[in-house]
Amino acid sequence: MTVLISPSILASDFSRLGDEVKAVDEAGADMIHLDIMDGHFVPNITVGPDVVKALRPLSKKTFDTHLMIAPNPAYIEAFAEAGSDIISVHPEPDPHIHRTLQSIRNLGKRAGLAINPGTPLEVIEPLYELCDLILVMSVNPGFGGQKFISASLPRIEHIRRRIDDLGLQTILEVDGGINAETAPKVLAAGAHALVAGTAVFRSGLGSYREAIDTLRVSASA
Ligand SMILES: O=C(CO)[C@H](O)[C@H](O)COP(=O)(O)O
Ligand SMILES: [Fe+2]
Repeated sequence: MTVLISPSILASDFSRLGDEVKAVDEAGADMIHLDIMDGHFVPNITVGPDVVKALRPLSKKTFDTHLMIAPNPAYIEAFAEAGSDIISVHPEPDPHIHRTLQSIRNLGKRAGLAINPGTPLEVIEPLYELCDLILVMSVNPGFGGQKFISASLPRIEHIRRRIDDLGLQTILEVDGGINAETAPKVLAAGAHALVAGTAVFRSGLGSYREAIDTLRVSASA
């Protein structure tokens, strides 16, 4: 399976956000991961739909939008109109997650379900068929640069089994603490899309291309 790398702009230089998006696009990113935080569902605030809209003309890559907001439904249309391609939502703050996922598809976008490290996997059962992507958080959401939670690995394995048993083509993405050491583990567990903020934007390597290539190579090792 082809590995998809989705650099998270959370770790980029916000004073040069547009240039950072263009730079990772040109460096070979498959998607651009946009972390949207509201200071309510998570204890941090990032950007809203106007910023997504401003970035949209700068890259043709898939805009992989990760909403960490409550409530979800009020903002789905705004992010769809802003140019998001994938909109991932958390079930934890949303009593109508089934309807929210449907509404994302009804807007012509790909629907993602993001689950926290403490979210029971049973939550996904009635929702598999509605998901184009499942985003497994391998850190508690809110901040970049955190340590990968190893207990995520059996969770990824379980979700991979369910996706395959159901005969679905759902993208299985992992987010949080991904680097050259953890990437091969999550790939072995059955994920094939990797979000990486720190490991791309603050890798200490010579270029974003080198950072992305390093992840790609380590992931397929
Ligand atoms: O959703 C997120 C945090 O809530 C980010 O996508 C994630 O933390 C990526 O950052 P890093 O690769 O530095 O861990
Ligand atoms: Fe994220």
